[in-house]
Amino acid sequence: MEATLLYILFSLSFILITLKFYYSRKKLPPTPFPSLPLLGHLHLLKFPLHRTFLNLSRKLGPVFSLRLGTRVMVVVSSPAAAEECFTKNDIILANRPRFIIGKYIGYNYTSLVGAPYGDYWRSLRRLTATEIFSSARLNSFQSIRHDEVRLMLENLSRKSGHASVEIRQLLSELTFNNIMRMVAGKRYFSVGEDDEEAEEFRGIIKEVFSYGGVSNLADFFPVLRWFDYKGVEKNLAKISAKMDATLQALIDEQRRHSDGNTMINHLLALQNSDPEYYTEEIIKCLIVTMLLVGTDTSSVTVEWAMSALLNNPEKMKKARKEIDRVVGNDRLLQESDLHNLSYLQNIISETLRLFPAAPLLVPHEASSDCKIAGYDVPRGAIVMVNAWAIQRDPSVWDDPETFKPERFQGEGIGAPNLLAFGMGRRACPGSGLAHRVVGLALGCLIQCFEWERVDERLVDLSEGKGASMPKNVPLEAKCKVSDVGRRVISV
Ligand code: HEM
Repeated sequence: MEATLLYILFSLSFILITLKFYYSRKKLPPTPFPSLPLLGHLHLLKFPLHRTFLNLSRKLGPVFSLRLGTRVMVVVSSPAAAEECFTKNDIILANRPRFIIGKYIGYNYTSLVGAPYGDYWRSLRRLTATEIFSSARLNSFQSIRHDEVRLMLENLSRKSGHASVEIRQLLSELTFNNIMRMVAGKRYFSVGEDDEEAEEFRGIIKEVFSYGGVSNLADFFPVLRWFDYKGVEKNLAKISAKMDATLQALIDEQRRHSDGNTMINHLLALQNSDPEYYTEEIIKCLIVTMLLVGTDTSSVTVEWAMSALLNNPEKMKKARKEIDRVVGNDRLLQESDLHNLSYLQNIISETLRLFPAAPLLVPHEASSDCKIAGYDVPRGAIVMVNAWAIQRDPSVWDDPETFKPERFQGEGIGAPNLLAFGMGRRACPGSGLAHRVVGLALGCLIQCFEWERVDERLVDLSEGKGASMPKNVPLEAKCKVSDVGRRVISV
């Protein structure tokens, strides 16, 4: 045991001396003082990270670096430096760090989110652009979204009129069922009835979510992996095996019903023509990616938007007026109306500006040495872009802390100066789907219900823990079915 400990200390010292020698010859971005032996700046990583990074950037400047164990992290917090990352350095920074979770949950770094930049990732991006995210494919799944939103409204109408309602669970069910129906043609949350298989699947996904974020020390101290510190890998391997078996069962079931319009069926048809490329692994990995990145991101965005609107009732009123004018008062808002609802779109842009569901985007990794804002960024550095801070930067945004959808007037869907979906090659491929789901759900909630805060106090807008920046306190509000709502949903 003593010999192992000596060996570990020797290896770490060697790595640190090599790093020190290397960096002394480079103009690295400024770094906080002090950096603790071995730990470096790990002790500074307090949640929420985007706020910690903003405070550090106020002292150190818009590009600074941290040493986290054996790794270097560069944090970018200005619009100009972020643009440099995704234009001049876009290819170099299109890589992802290999965190342990990617091995077990991302099928050995083959998921669309975690795969290294290269031919494999490019072909996956192309495949998903046509088979999942194209307008034609999204249109073909439109009835699912309408159906799920209608079910959410009916469910909410049964709760309305009570002292207060919570919408977080309903929104999670909406986005989860929407993806599950697109993927496999079945709902996993239902109103009233529930089954064991769905319960088990939800449990697995919840476990997987709990391992997200920067929570694993061994990612920064690879030596800890030699003895599986805290048994993280053993646990992840167990979860991964359970998840894999469940996903395989979904695929097998779809194989028996090969005539449906589901993502699995489309991928299985491709597998028939090219089994070498469209392996079961790729299909399972795509399913789990869709569920992990395509559900919470959209549901938290609707919850933030509703919270901001409850604190700004005149803006809620303005949105309802627009909906009544465009949609009329005898039918439910549909996806095809979204293009004509510019104020609703502005509300979504403003929500994504103030409350981006990926406040630090997804970590990037430099595949070779590069320069950002004149500083040397070494190969292998993790690069984080603080979109949350950039979107509140007073040098770019007028009155940045205020919720003002009007600032996006005339910019249409997906305002160009927002970073919430990232930029460049690794930007979010699901933004089109997200806009449809968020727009439809939010628009229908405004159309069909009268909303009010529980009391005069403003809705709390602090952010809680979690990869997708959920609200710290779930939104509670009073709601009553509106006149239009009574006409268009079965109450
Ligand atoms: C409001 C909702 C959403 C937000 C704010 C969001 C934001 C983001 C961001 C910031 C990134 C990383 C960009 C970067 O690396 O710099 C990302 C990546 C990604 N998103 Fe989204 N996203 C949302 C919804 C969705 C949905 C609905 C899906 C699919 C069902 C999706 C699929 C993905 C995938 C697959 C990636 C990885 C892309 C790659 O690495 O090549 N996202 N998203």
